[in-house]
Amino acid sequence: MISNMDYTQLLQEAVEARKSAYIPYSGFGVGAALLDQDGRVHHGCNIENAAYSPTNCAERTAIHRAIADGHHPGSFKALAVVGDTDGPIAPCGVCRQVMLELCGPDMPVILGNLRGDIRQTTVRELLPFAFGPSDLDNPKSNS
Ligand SMILES: O=c1ccn([C@H]2C[C@H](O)[C@@H](CO)O2)c(=O)[nH]1
Ligand SMILES: [Zn+2]
Repeated sequence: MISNMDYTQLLQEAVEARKSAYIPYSGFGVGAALLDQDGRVHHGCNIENAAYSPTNCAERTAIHRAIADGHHPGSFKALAVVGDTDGPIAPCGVCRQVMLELCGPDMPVILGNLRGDIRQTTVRELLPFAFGPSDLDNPKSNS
C-alpha cells in the first residue's frame, strides 16, 4: 500500500499522461499512471483508430507498456486513471479484465476526474466473480 499523498501524485501523473491522448474520433482523453515496485511511473493514454475497435484505452497502454519494458505481471503497486467525467472515471470491462491478468486482484486502483473527485478501489472490486488465470489451472477437468 502507498499513502494518500502518493495517490494524489499518481493521479497528477495520470493527468500529465492524458495530454498525449490521440482522440480524433471521441475527443475524450484519458490518462493512466502505473506505479511499479521501484517507485517508477509508467504513463498511458488512449489511442484511437479510424476502424474504432483497434482503439487502445489509457489503462491498457500503461500496463502493456510496462510489461513490454520488462516489468513482471503482478509486480505493480497501483494504477491511477483520469478523464473529464462528472465523477471519478470508470474503466471499461476489457481494461478490468487486463488489470486482473497483469496486476492481480488486490492492486489498488485510483480513479479520478479533472475536478479532483477521487475514488479508491481495487481490481477485485472492479471485476467481481471474474474469470481469471486460476480458472485454467486444471485443463483436464474439461476433457
Ligand atoms: O476508462 C476508460 C474509458 C474510456 N477510454 C477511452 C476509449 C476511447 O478512446 C474513449 C471513449 O470511450 O475513451 C479509456 O481510455 N479509458
Ligand atoms: Zn478500457
